[in-house]
Amino acid sequence: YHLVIEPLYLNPKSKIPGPKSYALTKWRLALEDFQGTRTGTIHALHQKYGPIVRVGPNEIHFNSLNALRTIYGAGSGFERTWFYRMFDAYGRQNLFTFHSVKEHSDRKKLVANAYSKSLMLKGPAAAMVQEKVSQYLALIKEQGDQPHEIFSSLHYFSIDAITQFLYGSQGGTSALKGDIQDRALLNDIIDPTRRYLSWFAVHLPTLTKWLYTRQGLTERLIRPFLPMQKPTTYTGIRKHALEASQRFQTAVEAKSDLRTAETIISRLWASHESVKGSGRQALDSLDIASECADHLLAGIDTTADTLLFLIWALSQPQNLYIQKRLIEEVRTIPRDALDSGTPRLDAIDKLPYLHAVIRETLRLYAPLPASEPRSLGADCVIDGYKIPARTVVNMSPYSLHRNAEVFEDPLRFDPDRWLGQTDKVALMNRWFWAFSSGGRMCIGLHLAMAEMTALVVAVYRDYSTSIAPGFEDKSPAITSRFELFYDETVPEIAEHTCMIKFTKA
Ligand code: HEM
Repeated sequence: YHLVIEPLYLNPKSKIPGPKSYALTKWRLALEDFQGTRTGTIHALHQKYGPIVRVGPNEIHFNSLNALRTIYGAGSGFERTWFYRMFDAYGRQNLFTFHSVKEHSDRKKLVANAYSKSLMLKGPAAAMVQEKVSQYLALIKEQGDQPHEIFSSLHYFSIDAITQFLYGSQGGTSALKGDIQDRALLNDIIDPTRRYLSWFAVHLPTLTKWLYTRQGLTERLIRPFLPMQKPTTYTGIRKHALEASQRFQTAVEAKSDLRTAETIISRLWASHESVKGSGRQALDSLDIASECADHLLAGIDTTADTLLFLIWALSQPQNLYIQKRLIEEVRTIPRDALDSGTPRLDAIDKLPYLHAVIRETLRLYAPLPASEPRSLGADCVIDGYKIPARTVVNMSPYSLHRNAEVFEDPLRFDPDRWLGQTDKVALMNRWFWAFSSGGRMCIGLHLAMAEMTALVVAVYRDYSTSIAPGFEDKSPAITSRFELFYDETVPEIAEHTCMIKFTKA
């Protein structure tokens, strides 16, 4: 009764379309996760069953605008699920992992202003982004005529930018300038076994915790069976983040003027000091370290992977007309919009073709393409179906962005589809979801856009790009959670590597 009849016939969710094997056991979807095929399989299920599909005994996947508004609209009341707790750092929750709307909004108030668009276009953050872009150009110049591996160099760019933004002098990295230790922080990102570790952390959290906390003889005995050998993903980055936070604390306690610096850590520290002794609960040093580490992890792969696909897509022979048009646009930027050769962010904020190219990259190659699980503490109705309290509901940028009724020829890279102010463009904008939406939307959106616009403009003002010989039929591939994502129309994949030839204008 409990294993078959109730879930398949009596449960209110049994009316929702979907394959019976998925409705019976959560391990059916977990198998897709293990094989790294979850997001594509769910997309295929949507194509077969429509915009609402039951993908587990207690899990539903949606693909409609109505569901998007209901679940992810501002003030919807839906909360992030336990899935996100794997992003806790040092045992503390943070913006990414809070479930409750109240805890999340209290924390968000402390930092939201620092991520506002106006601060990204002018002032210290904008100057920092421009400086990192100049360093990126210097790296390409150093390479001369040789093909350049952009998966790594774009990660150097994104880690240097986000660490400088978060920690300033106390934790800013110098990977672009060649610092070996800072570059090594990125090593565990390219280890393919990190995907198995994510799978274990999500589906067998207690066992995973047990496996990684053993010591002595037990540790040696179980070592060969670990999903990922130590150091595991982000160990180095988390250590760097903790040390940066500790350095910051020591410096402010020694009365340095760092507390007034325009960094995220100084803002969090200011809040810690302002409530000290007031009876209200202050953030302690681990809360601050966890919050910063979370932004650091959120800000590396996302921006770097988007730029990777953008440059790769523009370098494809069939897309050279797009590159040419972008080059024409970025080379019209007047000289007085440049600071030491790098375009000022406020001067490039409104270039229509540049924005169409970035938007199309985020549509087709969203760096976080998979489901974003949420749940609500009360029953509700979505798309005409009753959804019992605490059902896990999901939507994904991958499926939203591939709806052929909204995006004509969805697998084609076509920035032109975003041009103009037609009803069609307005509809596509409503389906565009690379940064999520509502209260849990990406806080780093404007920082990411600043980094991406500045780098793309600077590169294509000075260079044109093409695929390096030997890499013509290979798509770059990026890791997101337990999956590898790549351009599915290209015959082969080159995991975490992309060779591009930069030709000076
Ligand atoms: C192209 C670049 C980026 C994309 C596409 C992106 C996308 C996203 C998405 C989809 C989410 C929601 C995830 C979910 O609910 O499962 C998110 C959340 C978040 N992102 Fe980004 N992100 C980008 C860059 C950044 C950067 C540079 C930062 C730097 C701080 C950042 C910080 C965050 C944080 C802290 C959250 C959690 C926000 C909250 O829960 O209030 N992101 N991002």
